[in-house]
Amino acid sequence: MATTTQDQLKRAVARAAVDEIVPLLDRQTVIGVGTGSTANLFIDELAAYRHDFDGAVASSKASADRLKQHGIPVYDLNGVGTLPVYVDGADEIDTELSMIKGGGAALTREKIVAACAQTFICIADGSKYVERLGGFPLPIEVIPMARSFVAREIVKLGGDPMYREGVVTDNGNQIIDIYNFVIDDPRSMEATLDQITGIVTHGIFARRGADVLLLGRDDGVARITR
Ligand SMILES: O=C(CO)[C@H](O)[C@H](O)COP(=O)(O)O
Repeated sequence: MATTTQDQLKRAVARAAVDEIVPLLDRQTVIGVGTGSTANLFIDELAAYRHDFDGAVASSKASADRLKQHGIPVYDLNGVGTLPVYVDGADEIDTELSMIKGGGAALTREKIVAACAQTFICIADGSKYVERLGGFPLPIEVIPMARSFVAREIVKLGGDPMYREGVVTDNGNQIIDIYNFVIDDPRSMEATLDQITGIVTHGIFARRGADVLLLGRDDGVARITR
């Protein structure tokens, strides 16, 4: 039997997310849209319904550009109220639907848009589903002048920080990836990292985890709720 490629799984969950949200859309609806290869496929699938909703708030310049290329209006979050839904991928997601995000360096805007959404739908291929977060290096967005200070604080917490050279976020900041970081309790680690001066955002999404996970597997898309 032919195995399903990761790209096919991403496409399947992107389609499943569109199927899930289309019944909720009306001409006034503005939805939140994430960043990354899975989110890109979601945008492409969503384009067929662009006349059925008002527009989107994007979590990155790249996603905003892609939405606009499809003729989907993109709004500033400041001019929009609560979003009914935010759809985005993840680098890892656990059984409680806590996530590591930020592989694409868009974590800060992703966390902000997610915070404004009533429902967070995570779309992910099966490789992202883990028992415990931390196999994927945890991205942290830092104010550039604080990079070394933050790295020293991370070492105290037991992680191995690595500067993601050459990457500048949409907010003009830098990214540190934390390798070999044990995240036994995502909510507690999220709170600890929130306290470190110089960190703009880190990639643990636990307090605001996903509400729904559409997980692409060889045998189909599983719908998992919190
Ligand atoms: O957090 C993200 C970007 O900052 C993405 O959601 C995450 O990296 C997953 O990306 P992909 O869908 O390409 O695997």
